[in-house]
Amino acid sequence: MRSHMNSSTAKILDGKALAARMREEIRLEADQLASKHGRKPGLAVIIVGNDPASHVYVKNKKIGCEKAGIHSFSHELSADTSQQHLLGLITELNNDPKVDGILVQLPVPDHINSEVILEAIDPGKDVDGFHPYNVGRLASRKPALRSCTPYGCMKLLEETGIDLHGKECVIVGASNIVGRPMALELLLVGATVTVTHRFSKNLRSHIERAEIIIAAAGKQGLIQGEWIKPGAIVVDVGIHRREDGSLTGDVEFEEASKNAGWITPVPGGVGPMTITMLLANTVQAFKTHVGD
Ligand SMILES: Nc1nc(=O)c2c([nH]1)NC[C@@H]1CN(c3ccc(C(=O)N[C@@H](CCC(=O)O)C(=O)O)cc3)C=[N+]21
Repeated sequence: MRSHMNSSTAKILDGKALAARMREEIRLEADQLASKHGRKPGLAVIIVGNDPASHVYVKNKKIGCEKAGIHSFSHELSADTSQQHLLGLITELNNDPKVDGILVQLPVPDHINSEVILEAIDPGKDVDGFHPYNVGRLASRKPALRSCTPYGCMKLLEETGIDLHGKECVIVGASNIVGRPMALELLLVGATVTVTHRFSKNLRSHIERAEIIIAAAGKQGLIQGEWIKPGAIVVDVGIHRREDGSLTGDVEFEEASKNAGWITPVPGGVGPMTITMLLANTVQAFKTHVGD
């Protein structure tokens, strides 16, 4: 039927609205846990250097915490902080019973090895879900703390009410923080998964057969709207600033909306869900720590 319609528009997968609903639930649970256990869940956020965009993200995370009944501890370190000093702080936070979650804002300056840092975080406090232990748990179908962006994308997909079993999913981008854990999340629910990356040939041919597209390449407008299969679900993880200051993603939103069944906007799609899942992970970690 769709082929006879040339002005159909996708339904909006509204991450901002879903995030607001979920954060309300998180706050209720955090409040209950705080009265039962005599302390709030706590999240420590470490930022190294003075990248303005990173500071904006960190500020949003702090505001998100406060509103959700989670205590936030922030550690702002200068750009010349040594790796050893940072590791010392992580050890302190690993041993601090008031801290349930630890997040080191990425990227870190070049003289710091992010792998070494991420692996130093106690996996039980790794609310980003980046530690190899947590990635390995997801890979072996026993998820513990899950990476926030892929976890948020799964919540958005659930919102559509569509059964994901056997669905043809194409993930564009194979990063450690989005593409790879996203593939593991989709496998876990029984989808068929293709991951494309910088060496993949003919991206268009993959997109054309996808029922679900996760765009996480970090390239503005990489995915053309006309490639998208009618009715497909499009989740856009990309976030780019145009010259006029407005935000856009990896997908040509206007054109894609004419073909897609569902599509996430940028802003207001995946971004708010990422922070929401960080809050959810912090509450989950708290419950494990207090034995609730
Ligand atoms: N250890 C670590 N964990 C992260 O999760 C992490 C990180 N480092 N480094 C940077 C990226 C980026 N990131 C975003 C989260 C929310 C929005 C978000 O809420 N965006 C709003 C728009 C915000 C705006 O207006 O600028 C939206 O899409 O609607 C964006 C980006 C988390 N990251």
